[in-house]
Amino acid sequence: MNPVIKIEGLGKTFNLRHTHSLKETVVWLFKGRKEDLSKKFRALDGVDLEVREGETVALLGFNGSGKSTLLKLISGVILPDGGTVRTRGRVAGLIEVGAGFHPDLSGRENVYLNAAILGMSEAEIDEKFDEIVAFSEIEQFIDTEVKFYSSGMFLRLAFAVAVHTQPDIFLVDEILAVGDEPFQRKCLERIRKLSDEGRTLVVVSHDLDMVARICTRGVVLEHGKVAFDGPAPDAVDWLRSR
Ligand SMILES: Nc1ncnc2c1ncn2[C@@H]1O[C@H](COP(=O)(O)OP(=O)(O)OP(=O)(O)O)[C@@H](O)[C@H]1O
Repeated sequence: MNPVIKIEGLGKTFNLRHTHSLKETVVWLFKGRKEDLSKKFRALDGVDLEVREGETVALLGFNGSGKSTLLKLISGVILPDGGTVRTRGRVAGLIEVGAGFHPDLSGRENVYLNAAILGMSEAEIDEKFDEIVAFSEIEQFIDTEVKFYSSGMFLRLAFAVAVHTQPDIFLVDEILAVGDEPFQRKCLERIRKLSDEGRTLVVVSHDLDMVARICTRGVVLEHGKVAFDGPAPDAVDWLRSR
């Protein structure tokens, strides 16, 4: 089967310091702007990864290992400074709660905005609108501006929109954690349904037991590199033994 995500030599460096004292800047100017003033951090360093259609992949690793950065690069919200990411089909997911939502618009308007960003036509959204709102269970607040939403309400609406776009590749970051337990269970059931339908999943989580249940493959990142790639239970054991 052809890969739906193909990542080659992927690298991402962040600037860790953006502000400098006047003294630092003057010294730097007098020294002829030789070295780079800002400190750099290599969050991803030469990652190669292929994900095939229908695979369920957990991205695992300790804090700061580069999981969220990799997910953001796959979704296209940030760009790499080296290497390539290619995806096939509609990509949707939950990476940052509230991303793609406008605070001054109501929940209803944001459903249209967010679903359009994720590639749905107006007619498709009209058709799915009631289902999306029913899934989110926030009918009562659908005409309230989302700046008044709690993080859980944001998550509910964002998750509901994302799953109803029928994505080919569904990306989920840790953020499910802000939902209450019944809603988390509902999301997990929905994620499992997407996987049963043969859609591709990439999930970032520290809940190792949960990912071992929903994912078949585990990719462990360490200092921005792939350190382990294999069956999810083995990846979990490998990480726990570190
Ligand atoms: N926008 C940014 N600017 C500067 N540094 C960043 C930025 N985004 C990420 N980083 C750094 O890159 C590294 C990897 O971050 P990332 O969020 O990908 O890690 P993670 O594996 O998802 O961690 P966690 O488990 O804590 O969520 C971290 O050291 C982080 O500080």
